[in-house]
Amino acid sequence: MTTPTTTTTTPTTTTPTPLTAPRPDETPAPTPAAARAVDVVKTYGRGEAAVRALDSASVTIPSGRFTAVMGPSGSGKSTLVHALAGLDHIDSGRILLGNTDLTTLSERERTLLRRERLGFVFQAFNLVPALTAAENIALPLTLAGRRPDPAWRAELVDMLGLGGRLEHRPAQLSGGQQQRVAIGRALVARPDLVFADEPTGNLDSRSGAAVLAFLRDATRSLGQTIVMVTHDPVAAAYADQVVFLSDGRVVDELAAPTAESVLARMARLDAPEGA
Ligand SMILES: Nc1ncnc2c1ncn2[C@@H]1O[C@H](COP(=O)(O)OP(=O)(O)OP(=O)(O)O)[C@@H](O)[C@H]1O
Repeated sequence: MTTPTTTTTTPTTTTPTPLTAPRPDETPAPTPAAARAVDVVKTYGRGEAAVRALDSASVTIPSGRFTAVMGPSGSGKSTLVHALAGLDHIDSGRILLGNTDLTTLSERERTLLRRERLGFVFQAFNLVPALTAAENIALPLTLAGRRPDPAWRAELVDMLGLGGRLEHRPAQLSGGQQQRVAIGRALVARPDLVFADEPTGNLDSRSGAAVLAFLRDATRSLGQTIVMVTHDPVAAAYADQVVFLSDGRVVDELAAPTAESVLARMARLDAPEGA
């Protein structure tokens, strides 16, 4: 694997800074940061079996934008997203969600923060089989003891094109419909950030395109911040920006991506040493 020559524009300082402050290399910052990883190190295993999945990884996730995370298999994409979502402990560095430093929170505080401020969309949908589509969508609010705002829920259902399917259980829905229910569930509590891990991995290209278009529209029309891990350059092209990982580091960023430009960057990351 080549050592990429480009570097991320993310600041690597460990000094706390307001997230809305202009970045040193850009004046002013285009949008405030929804989340930041700063010099994050994460190692799995010990001794000779140790794997450094994140090796001083730094990234800024802009608010109200759709960010795709790409990189070769094993480059640390899932580990980075799990760290940003407070799902995993990190060895060192900082994870900031808005102004909250996740590394200072207890397990319980992180669980509450995830429930109240984050949404998740998984490749395998992860819907509750016994609940209807409507109940699955409302689940984050039900768990928090809150009621869905009827107007917001209706808007969401309308946007997702699920109107006629709300009383169906997941087994009675197509994969694309199930994923749209999962997106509804991720958005219903109006989270600060939605993480999507290979959301189109189990879908045919047409259903996948509908899901990606919806994620993009959620950013454009609702101002939703979305971070999506994907292997697919066509999927990444729906995003506003792509961050590229290689060997546990964020090595590049690409704004206004196209499938072709993403593919070209990926080819450089995948190329053998010295190519
Ligand atoms: N639970 C774990 N125990 C040990 N090693 C792990 C664990 N999870 C991930 N790793 C290792 O950490 C590195 C980064 O893994 P990660 O899953 O973050 O990569 P990825 O870029 O998401 O890969 P892929 O595209 O194949 O899903 C890999 O070398 C992987 O083998």
